[in-house]
Amino acid sequence: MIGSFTVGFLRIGWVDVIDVLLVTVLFYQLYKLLTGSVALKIFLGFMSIYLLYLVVKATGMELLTSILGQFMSVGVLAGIILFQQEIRRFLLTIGKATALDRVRVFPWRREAASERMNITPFVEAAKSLAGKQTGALIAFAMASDLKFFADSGDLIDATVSKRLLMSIFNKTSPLHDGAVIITRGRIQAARCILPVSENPDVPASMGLRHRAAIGLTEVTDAIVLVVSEETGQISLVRGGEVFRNLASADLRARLNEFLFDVAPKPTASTGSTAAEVAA
Ligand SMILES: Nc1ncnc2c1ncn2[C@@H]1O[C@H](COP(=O)(O)OP(=O)(O)OP(=O)(O)O)[C@@H](O)[C@H]1O
Repeated sequence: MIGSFTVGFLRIGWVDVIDVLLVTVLFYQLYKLLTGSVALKIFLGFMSIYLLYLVVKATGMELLTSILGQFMSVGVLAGIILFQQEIRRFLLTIGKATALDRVRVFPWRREAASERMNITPFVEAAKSLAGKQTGALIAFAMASDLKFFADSGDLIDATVSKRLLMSIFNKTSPLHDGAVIITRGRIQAARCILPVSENPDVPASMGLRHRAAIGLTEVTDAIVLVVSEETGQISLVRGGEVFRNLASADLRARLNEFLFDVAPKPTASTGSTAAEVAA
């Protein structure tokens, strides 16, 4: 084999090295995704049975091989059903990591600075809502389509304004419960139900609203703005990470960074923010 070398009795080619490297990356990503969840234990159990299957097959134990073989063929299907959420997240991670995602032109990122969605209504509404201890949950769609979640609420399709955001989250409004979804600079829907994170590392101080924000960013690349009803704190969530206690200037800087890839100015104070939950 061209470009191969020998270690003891093993002849190793470059393809084998690349193969092992890719499998290592694949397993590392799987481990990162599953760590902290009950799925990791199921996965380890499944891998142990698979290893046992390989050993009994290599040693020629036919009866055990056929029993474990049956289990393996059903196990793959069972695994797909059991790990639905994790497989979704895994494929999304791969999708996010590819250069294609960067090349793919986000409608907002493609626009010239003058045509970008105006984030001032969000910053001002968040500030006013926080001042009144009124909770809010606003999800910004990026590359992932949030239609599935938008369909769980009431479709609105309206121009963004501070007044409209304030009226939606007003505690007496029939639309205030659940999340608002922003797509291509418009309020697509309100009263939407988001997936709640099952990450055990989410601090107990965070209620369901924050868990829903974290949950959505775990399964999509959405950016979520949260105003806590209890503390009036403003947070942004991206990829499962919570940037807490943002002042208006910090919120503006982070929104510009996360939505439009605009690097925060060195003068912008982001010191008070803290990324709390690792993705
Ligand atoms: N899965 C969800 N999807 C969308 N919105 C949700 C979801 N779960 C909760 N919410 C919103 O959060 C509101 C408050 O929930 P909860 O009382 O648990 O939060 P909280 O204790 O005020 O938490 P936080 O401090 O995170 O604001 C709900 O009334 C609802 O509007």
